[in-house]
Amino acid sequence: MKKDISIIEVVVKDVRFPTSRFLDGSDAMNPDPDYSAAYVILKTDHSEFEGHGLTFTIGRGNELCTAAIESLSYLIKGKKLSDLTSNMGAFWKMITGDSQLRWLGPEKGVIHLATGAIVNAVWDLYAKVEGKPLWRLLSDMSPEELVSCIDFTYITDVITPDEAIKFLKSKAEGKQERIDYLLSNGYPAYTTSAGWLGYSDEKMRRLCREAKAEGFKHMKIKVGSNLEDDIRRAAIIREEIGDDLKLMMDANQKWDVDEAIKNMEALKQFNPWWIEEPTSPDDVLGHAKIAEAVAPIKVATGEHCQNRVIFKQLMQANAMQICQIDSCRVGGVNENLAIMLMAAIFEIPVCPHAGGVGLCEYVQHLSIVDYIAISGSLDNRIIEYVDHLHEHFYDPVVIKNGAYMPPKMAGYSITMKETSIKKYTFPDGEVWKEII
Ligand SMILES: C[C@H](O)[C@@H](O)[C@@H](O)[C@H](O)C(=O)O
Ligand SMILES: [Mg+2]
Repeated sequence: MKKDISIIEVVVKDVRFPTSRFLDGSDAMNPDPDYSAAYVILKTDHSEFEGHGLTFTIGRGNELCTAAIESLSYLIKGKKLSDLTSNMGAFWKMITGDSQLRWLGPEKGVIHLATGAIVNAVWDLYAKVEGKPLWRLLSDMSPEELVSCIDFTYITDVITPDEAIKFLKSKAEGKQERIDYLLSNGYPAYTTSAGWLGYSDEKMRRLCREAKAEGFKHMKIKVGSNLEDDIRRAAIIREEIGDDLKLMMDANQKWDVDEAIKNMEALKQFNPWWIEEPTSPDDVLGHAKIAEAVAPIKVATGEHCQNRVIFKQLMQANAMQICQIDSCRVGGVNENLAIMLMAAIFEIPVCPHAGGVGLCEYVQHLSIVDYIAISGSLDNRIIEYVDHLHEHFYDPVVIKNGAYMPPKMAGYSITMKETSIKKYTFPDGEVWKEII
């Protein structure tokens, strides 16, 4: 570490964007999301370095997440960064192990979303101090160093630290070629921008054409409204994208298990590649039943999966064929490393959940690390992309030809512009004052 800096203050902001006005982001379960960030800034005794992090919510829940971040902040206030980064696994265990706050989870729900924001902010600070984008910081680590960032508690029945080191070593060959490949070609993306449930058929058609022209080869639509509408919308999209492009469907937890099986029987004529969140995210055996019934259509899930333990079970039960990590639902970078490692062991492709606000900025780093250092593969792997709210970040994602170009700036690409934070702070920012 170049500088030994200390975290002297933790500033928390409630930032919300009124996306529900245009039904951006709408789905069968969430008809009116206001994409929001429970945002945290770690101020240090070197004012040129700040760690930024956020956790994503869709509106009112932001007040709970900001409060939970405040509650956790005592665990890092006054700490030297090097004391945290010298053993990232222990740091993560410390954040998730507070004996009184842990009662709220453990490792799930609001307290875990807050953990994601804090953990990610520390990684952002670490990467900024090292002068590297986060993906580079992680990719430059040896297998031993990478493994030391992971808390293996509750997952050693699938993989132990020693086995993980061995596995990562087996992927070391070709690392530089993979980095070079990504720097020239980027990491493949798919778009959800055309398929929000609240959009009219005309808007969907127009956005489909635009996405195709921009080079996207995969598109996702929302289903789960009523079956007739789902069929009509799927037919429109298929007509627009033709048979060569892949189509994915997302039910956002709307169906019961048997209902999902029945509805997919009706929707399989559109040749979906995957059905996402067909039922409750907690129903491991339900997902397994659906997966068996709808094969060869794959079951994708993860954006509401609480932690590495449930991911592990979904994998063990053949309940998930596509692993959708989320950068903040679980406890940030460390836990996502654990999940990506397990996915690689089970040979399940990781296709992260993104969109929202800042999720694209975040997850590109994780998928890039997955390719460079963990799974070593791009097969059937794509990152979600949604074209909203990128203008609020200093280091917004760069999409070329339907692919994410690796970020170059130091950090985790999540630093929001001060002007945006101010304008969209709830309820006193200019934008909200006008609305309220
Ligand atoms: C409310 C949100 O927009 C969700 O619909 C969204 O995250 C979605 O599940 C997705 O996969 O992009
Ligand atoms: Mg989804």
